[in-house]
Amino acid sequence: MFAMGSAPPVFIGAEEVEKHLHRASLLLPALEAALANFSSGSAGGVAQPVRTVVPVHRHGGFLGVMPAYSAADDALTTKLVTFYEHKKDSSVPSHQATVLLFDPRNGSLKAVLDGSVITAKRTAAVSAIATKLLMPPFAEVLCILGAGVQAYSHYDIFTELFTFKEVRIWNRTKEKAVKFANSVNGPVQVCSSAQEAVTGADIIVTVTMATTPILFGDWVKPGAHINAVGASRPDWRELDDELMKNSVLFVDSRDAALTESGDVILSGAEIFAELGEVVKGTKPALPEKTTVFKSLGMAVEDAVAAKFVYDSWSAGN
Ligand SMILES: NC(=O)C1=CN([C@@H]2O[C@H](COP(=O)(O)OP(=O)(O)OC[C@H]3O[C@@H](n4cnc5c(N)ncnc54)[C@H](O)[C@@H]3O)[C@@H](O)[C@H]2O)C=CC1
Ligand SMILES: O=C(O)C1=NCCCC1
Repeated sequence: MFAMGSAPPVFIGAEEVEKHLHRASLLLPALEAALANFSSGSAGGVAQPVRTVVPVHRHGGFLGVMPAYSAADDALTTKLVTFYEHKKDSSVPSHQATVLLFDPRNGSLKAVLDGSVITAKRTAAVSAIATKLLMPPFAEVLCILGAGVQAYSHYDIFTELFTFKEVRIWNRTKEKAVKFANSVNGPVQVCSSAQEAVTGADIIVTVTMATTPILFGDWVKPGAHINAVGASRPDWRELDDELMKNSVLFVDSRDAALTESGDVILSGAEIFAELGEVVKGTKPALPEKTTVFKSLGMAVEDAVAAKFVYDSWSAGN
């Protein structure tokens, strides 16, 4: 099955990935470089098509295929990710992922890695990069809408990198928000409504499976920064039109946002810049304005994260 002379691929499961990537912040330098390279066109050496998403109509799910090559990292991967809107079995996570890592010199498969930990951590790390650049000065209140996997990874890196006077959480089912507040290492205020959670917040993270708006421009403090992480289908929303139109809009990928993001497509909001352009300094950050970073997730982020884990694993760290 494997070419003569090439070793069989290794399997790096979730526990091992977690061990090598115990803090999402370990990825920050590689992700910043990858975002800048992605937004530099062919000169940046990133090859990454907009992902293919196959709907699994009968079961309310989707399969995403996310290939990328980053020349700067010499990393060649594809992630396969499933996400299910209506979970039939709540013991199964809504998102499950696997990353295949290839040897770019000859195409041999080197490793199969659990992709769920990578997805959680690289997404939160990219939101942290956006926040560092776009948040208002003296941000004191963090608000997280949603209490699933991404809520935990965002909480971890945000409280590692920034100092808050108050962290608030809201979830559609309050029990999950209470569980979140009781599980994390630090005080968290559980809010009974999204509006209560958002009012006066300086930084807002939306990490829900909502398909209609849960965050309204009317509630948002002028100058706040929003990381909009959910709603990755062209007919799904987390943010209302008012917020989308009255904020300065940053995206990870223009092509992806105009293909996949209901918040962008249906609101008709104008994209101001890709995050990579701000990292490079070719577009300003405008932290004094109300800013939205619409994150859809990019394959190159998985490529650099998988390479990081594989290199650490190979070095026996
Ligand atoms: N931008 C990116 O790179 C990535 C984005 N995502 C997206 O982030 C979001 C969160 O992902 P996970 O935390 O892994 O999911 P999860 O299933 O672990 O958590 C989702 C949360 O949303 C809540 N929820 C479900 N339906 C809702 C609704 N209709 N209205 C309001 N809340 C609702 C659930 O109670 C749960 O707390 C999803 O939309 C996911 O697709 C996930 C991975 C990467
Ligand atoms: O980037 C990812 O990985 C995902 N993005 C949107 C939803 C599915 C997973």
